[in-house]
Amino acid sequence: MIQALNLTKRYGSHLALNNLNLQINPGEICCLLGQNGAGKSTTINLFLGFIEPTSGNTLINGVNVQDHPQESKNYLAYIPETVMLYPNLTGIENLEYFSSLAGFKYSKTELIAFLLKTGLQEEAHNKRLGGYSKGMRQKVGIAIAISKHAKALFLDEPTSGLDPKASNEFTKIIRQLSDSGTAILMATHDIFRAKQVAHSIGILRSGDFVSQIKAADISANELEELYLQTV
Ligand SMILES: Nc1ncnc2c1ncn2[C@@H]1O[C@H](COP(=O)(O)OP(=O)(O)OP(=O)(O)O)[C@@H](O)[C@H]1O
Repeated sequence: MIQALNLTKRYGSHLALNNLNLQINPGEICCLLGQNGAGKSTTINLFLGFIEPTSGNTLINGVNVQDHPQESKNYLAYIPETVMLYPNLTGIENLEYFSSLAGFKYSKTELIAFLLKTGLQEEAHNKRLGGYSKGMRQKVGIAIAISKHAKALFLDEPTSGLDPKASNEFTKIIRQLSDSGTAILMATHDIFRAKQVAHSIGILRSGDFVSQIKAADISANELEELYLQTV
């Protein structure tokens, strides 16, 4: 489970995030929409423990990130806009390395199975990551999340720069991950993908969480209209 409790972040006099309360249950995907500077990355960075809140807390799987930063990291995985792994290692070597950092030791067959689950074609497994496309690198990122049995997954604009087919594949994999019980928070500018993948959608405006909607209750066109009226 992912929880934000009265979460506020100020940079000097600038209020980047204002008293956010949010709960994402196991198996749920929440997409965060908002204009540039609305506070989406700030929210994710607070969950990851990259920055300290001015007040309030973030919890991952019931563990307070601010009080137990190391323990909270055992339960989460993060896929940034650009997945930065080791370019000189192959896909399978990256997966082996990062899953071992999380305390898991897998056989080659198991590592291959994780990569295949994400749709990364077998001929790429033993090629260096430096030659991968963005979509392929993200698949390795997802395989790492699966191999860590992450309870919470954070994604920051994961589909920006992906072609429509890769973006579609990506959202299907994310949905499969949520079906297996992962709680997912995804910041995005892609209203169409948000509607397609999310269970709930939140809109941030200048640090204020102004709307939260069930994705099933709204069409993509209505969501776009609401977004434009809100921001
Ligand atoms: N280290 C920092 N110091 C000062 N202000 C910051 C810092 N990081 C972010 N901000 C400010 O906090 C606000 C929220 O930024 P944030 O990066 O969370 O927005 P965002 O919604 O992720 O935007 P984008 O869509 O452009 O990624 C912005 O006004 C930004 O300028």
